[in-house]
Amino acid sequence: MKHYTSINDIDDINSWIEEAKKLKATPLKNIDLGQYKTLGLLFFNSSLRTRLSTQKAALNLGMNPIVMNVSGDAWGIEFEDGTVMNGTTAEHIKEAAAVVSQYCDVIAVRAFPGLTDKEKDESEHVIKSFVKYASVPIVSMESATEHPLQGFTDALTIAENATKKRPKVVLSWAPHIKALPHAVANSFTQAMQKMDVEFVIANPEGYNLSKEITKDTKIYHNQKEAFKDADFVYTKNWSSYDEYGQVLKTDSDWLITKEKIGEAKFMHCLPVRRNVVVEDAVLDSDASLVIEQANNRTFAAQLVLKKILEDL
Ligand SMILES: NCCC[C@H](NC(=O)CCC(=O)O)C(=O)O
Ligand SMILES: NC(=O)OP(=O)(O)O
Repeated sequence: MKHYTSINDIDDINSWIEEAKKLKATPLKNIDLGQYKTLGLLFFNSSLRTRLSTQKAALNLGMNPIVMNVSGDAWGIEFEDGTVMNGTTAEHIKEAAAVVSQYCDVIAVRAFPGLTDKEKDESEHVIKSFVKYASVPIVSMESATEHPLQGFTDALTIAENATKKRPKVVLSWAPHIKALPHAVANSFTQAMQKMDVEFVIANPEGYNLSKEITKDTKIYHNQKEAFKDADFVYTKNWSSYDEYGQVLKTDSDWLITKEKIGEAKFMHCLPVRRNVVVEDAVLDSDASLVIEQANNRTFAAQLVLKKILEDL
């Protein structure tokens, strides 16, 4: 594999899941594969899980990870072509990506959307500029519209925890005080569409994700109806897509509670705000898979890096 920037880069999700399970069982089996190879991790935004699990994955493959917080620590990078750079940016992505490519065999990038300009966010100009101007493979650690390492992690976690052949999986919007990206919900949706599950989405009116992502997935505006007979409730807040980047609703009637999810397992990518998104009783119960999900981030990243290393 050359780059990993989307769930669409997965050719066969079921075989990826089987391979990831094997890596999880023997994580150090390929410790020689990445010897003398460097993984550069560039963060334009905060992270706990992605930052640590991707480094852990690299170490399990014998790679050397080097990490940089781009925002704040590096020079401001210009992404527009032909600009007179007399503002806040000090170097162009053309130079920055070419330079970092000399230090790293693989570059991983995290860059969230601005959530003010839909067209700009959907152009994925940051991650696509790295793909264009770097001479090495690029891995997305969450871009403007996708979080494919998370999406594959979630597919793996569902496969491991399913107790029936075709479980019912609900992606439910939940409240938040801030405007959050669509990336996690988009990649989760794309991953579920590739799996043999009954997948539905629950969100309030005004919060439908992009039709390009949801396609013919059933969308409920009634959470209770959607949760009926659910095996997994995957929760995430996102800002409005139609009224782009707006927070239309902050009241607690979509809060995830123990009573609402019933027998279902609870999933969230983390970080999660307790008692805003989901009540303590869910996170503190056996129904919660969130810690297991975070553990699987290592093996999702390890599989992606392994496939890239094998094709270097
Ligand atoms: N990496 C997983 C989620 C990252 C981000 N969450 C956040 O920004 C939460 C921030 C807060 O709760 O203040 C998101 O929604 O895409
Ligand atoms: N789930 C996830 O991507 O977590 P971080 O934002 O902490 O990396």
